[in-house]
Amino acid sequence: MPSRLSDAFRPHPIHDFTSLRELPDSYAWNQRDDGGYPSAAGEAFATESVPVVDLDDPNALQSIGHACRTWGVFQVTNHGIPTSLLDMVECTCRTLFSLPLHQKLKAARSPDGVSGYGFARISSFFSKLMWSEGFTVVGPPDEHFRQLWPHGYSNHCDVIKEYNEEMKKLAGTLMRLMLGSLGIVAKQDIKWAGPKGDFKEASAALQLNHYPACPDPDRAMGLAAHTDSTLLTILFQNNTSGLQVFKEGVGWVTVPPVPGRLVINVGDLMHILSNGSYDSILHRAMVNRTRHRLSLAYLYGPPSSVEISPHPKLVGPNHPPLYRPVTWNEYLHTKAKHFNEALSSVRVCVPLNGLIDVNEHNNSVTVG
Ligand SMILES: C=C1C[C@]23C[C@@]1(O)CC[C@H]2[C@@]12CCC[C@@](C)(C(=O)O1)[C@H]2[C@@H]3C(=O)O
Ligand SMILES: O=C(O)CCC(=O)C(=O)O
Ligand SMILES: [Fe+2]
Repeated sequence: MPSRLSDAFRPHPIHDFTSLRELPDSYAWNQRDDGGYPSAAGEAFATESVPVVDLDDPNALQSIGHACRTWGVFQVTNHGIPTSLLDMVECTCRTLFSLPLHQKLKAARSPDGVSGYGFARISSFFSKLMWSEGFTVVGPPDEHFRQLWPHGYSNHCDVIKEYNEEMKKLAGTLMRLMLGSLGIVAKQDIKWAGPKGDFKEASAALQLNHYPACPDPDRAMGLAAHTDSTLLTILFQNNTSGLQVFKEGVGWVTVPPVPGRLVINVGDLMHILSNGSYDSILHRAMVNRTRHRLSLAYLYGPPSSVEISPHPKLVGPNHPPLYRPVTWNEYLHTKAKHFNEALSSVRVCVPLNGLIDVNEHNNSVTVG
């Protein structure tokens, strides 16, 4: 195992690809470059759509449980995040990615760091490059933001801090609902949830993604198919579509951006905690010919010292624990090494019903 996350990643060539008029071969993907997931039928004819849950609905807990069991992803409305805050964070994102490349590189992610500007970390697992750039915020963004905007960085810092605070509250609510529908009561059954069951000690990373308009979108890939390593991820997308989720038996389903909705992904650690009841969702981001796209992923997990394992309430003689205990940090290292095989690598037992999780599809990925 690499001692630092960055050791597992191959350096990415820095191109200012936003100015390219044609798609270079290094950015042109074939279907098999993305792990060979079945595609066309589902994309063209998918009649199913990702469930929408109104958090003000008294039946929200049941609806979320159903969505997590059948999809591993859902959208929420009435989530309590003010539209004005979403507008401001989108504006900060747009301003950041509009900076010239040399300026963004002043806040580049360092080889042994997590925060800062850079290209998709998962690039090292693919022979082709992704049509996107990103900025990761872990902890206060001040230092990096000062490098980006020597004058006037503090407004942008305030926006990110407020967004993180609001996201943390929403993530706590979602945890209580997702676990509640498994019969787990946060404040009684999860020690690290704290006496109020508000998951105050949780950790998180904020990932800002930018997908510039692309001269040949059908052959390009914004962000290749992956599951998040998290307990859950809260995704905000601007008004350009691009997010697709993979549903067994259906194929790739687009999650169109709808104002007021946020997308909630089940992550790998939730799959482990739920002892396989909830599958983490395989997803990817496609790009657009004329419109650039922005997304913000709030990646939410346990405090660093906490080991996540199948919850005792979900383990019994007919339900052996499927995974060994793992901290988020350990799992992130495993992910950096094994990518979409990470879950299998911490599995200790094959499910008794013989079902195989979605990540098994990626057995054919060429690790580059
Ligand atoms: C906490 C984290 C989750 C993440 C790796 C990271 O350290 C920060 C970025 C996250 C992200 C976003 C894009 C997809 C992903 C697989 C990646 O390469 O970076 C996730 C990581 C993850 O969930 O494993
Ligand atoms: O841009 C998107 O819609 C997806 C982003 C994503 O999956 C991520 O940041 O983990
Ligand atoms: Fe993701």
